[in-house]
Amino acid sequence: MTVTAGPPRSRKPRNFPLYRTVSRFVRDPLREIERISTAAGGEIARLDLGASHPYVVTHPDHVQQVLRKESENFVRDGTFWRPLHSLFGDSIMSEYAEWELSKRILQPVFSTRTIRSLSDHMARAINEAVAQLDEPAREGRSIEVLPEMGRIVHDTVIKVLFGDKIRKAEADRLIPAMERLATSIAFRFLLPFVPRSIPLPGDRAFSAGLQVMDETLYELVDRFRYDPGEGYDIFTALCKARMTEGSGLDDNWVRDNLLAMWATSTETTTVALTWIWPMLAAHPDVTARLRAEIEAVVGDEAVRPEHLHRLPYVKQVVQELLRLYPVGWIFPRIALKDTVIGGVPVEAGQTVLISPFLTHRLESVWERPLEFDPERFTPERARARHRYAYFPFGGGPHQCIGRHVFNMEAELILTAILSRYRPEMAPTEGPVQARIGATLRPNQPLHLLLHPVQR
Ligand code: HEM
Repeated sequence: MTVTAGPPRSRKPRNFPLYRTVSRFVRDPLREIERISTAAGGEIARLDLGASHPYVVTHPDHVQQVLRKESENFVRDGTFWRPLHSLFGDSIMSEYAEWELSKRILQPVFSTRTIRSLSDHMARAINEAVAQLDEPAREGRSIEVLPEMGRIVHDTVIKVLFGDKIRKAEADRLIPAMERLATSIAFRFLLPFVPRSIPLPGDRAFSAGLQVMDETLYELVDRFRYDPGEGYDIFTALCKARMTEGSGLDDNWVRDNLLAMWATSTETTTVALTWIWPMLAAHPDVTARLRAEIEAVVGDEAVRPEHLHRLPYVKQVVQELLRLYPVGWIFPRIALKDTVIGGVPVEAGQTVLISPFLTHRLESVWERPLEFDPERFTPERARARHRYAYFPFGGGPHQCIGRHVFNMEAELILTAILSRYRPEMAPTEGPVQARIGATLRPNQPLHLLLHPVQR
């Protein structure tokens, strides 16, 4: 006779009363959440924030359940999505029918065919933008990393994704406004249940940033509404759809999607490329191997897309960078129906927090998780891994639409810089740590001295 154990007994999640350590949480929220995730060791944790009790889900099987297998049950809605909804409205960064419509219209701009056809254009834009570093390099002046990476990324994205339709004066307003939004949103992001009537640090900067963003974006909508021109860029896709799809799509819809695409295509890439330099400075062996590969494949030529498939180590370095610093570090979901994750009942209406930052640092999933080691991404080792052990671009229906653009752009930029210069990092004020905002920016300005490569 066989005895079956019956359905698994439901378990309670481990509870972490964060309100009791509120000062520690406010001082260094990222470290506190990381501490909790490490203590839970891949099991489901529940944060007790007093007014809210979100689940933290980190195990790759559980992440897969939320993002992929039960994606229809776990949606981008609820309190934790509120700060982002106030920015992006009913755009591709929303949910339900509004998301589906925006996705259908923007997807063709990111198809493999379109991206391939734009790749030479992208490489030219990057080589031009990187060449502007020659002047500080020649003069022995150091550069500040984040603004310079931002300049290269903006020049590239405006030309390639926005069809060169944003004028310099407009970019000069959009860039600082976006920066204000990305940093000032931090408290609303962490404490989304605090009503708007209670002021939080960053609120005024956020409103000011949003106002500039709105003025500039509506000006752009005005200019291109009925005459978006031809091409495979974001303006053409959005404005043509507005003309052909009927009354559902108005100026606000175009504005929401322009803002969503501007934010996702610039802030993420700029911040990721900023993290590369402290990583390389701390790992001279990795830098030496990168340089040798780039020297052998690219030499003194301008980097071209055809070079990339012969630069496997450049790819590995970028992948490992996004393991330690997945700039889209947390994304919430709300359950529409009761379900069970890893034996823990999750009731309808509850929030589930998914964080590549936490999963990528789990000891049960990664050996020596805090060490920067691009060898983890040899094709064999990457293939052997759980699909959701590594997910800097999310997964399921909302998986990042720009991941191929990012990979190509980041690999081209890193290669272009290292083929021209030997960067030397200036001393920092204590350890460089990640600071929470819309993305994960470094906690201090970083400076590089660029020594021109002598051949
Ligand atoms: C370091 C670079 C990037 C990272 C780490 C990143 C990360 C992510 C993540 C985690 C998501 C999923 C969000 C969710 O499931 O709620 C996402 C979605 C998205 N990303 Fe990215 N992203 C990056 C670069 C880009 C770029 C360059 C673009 C555009 C050119 C872009 C456009 C988008 C869009 C439009 C979505 C929403 C897709 C949807 O919901 O259907 N991202 N990204």
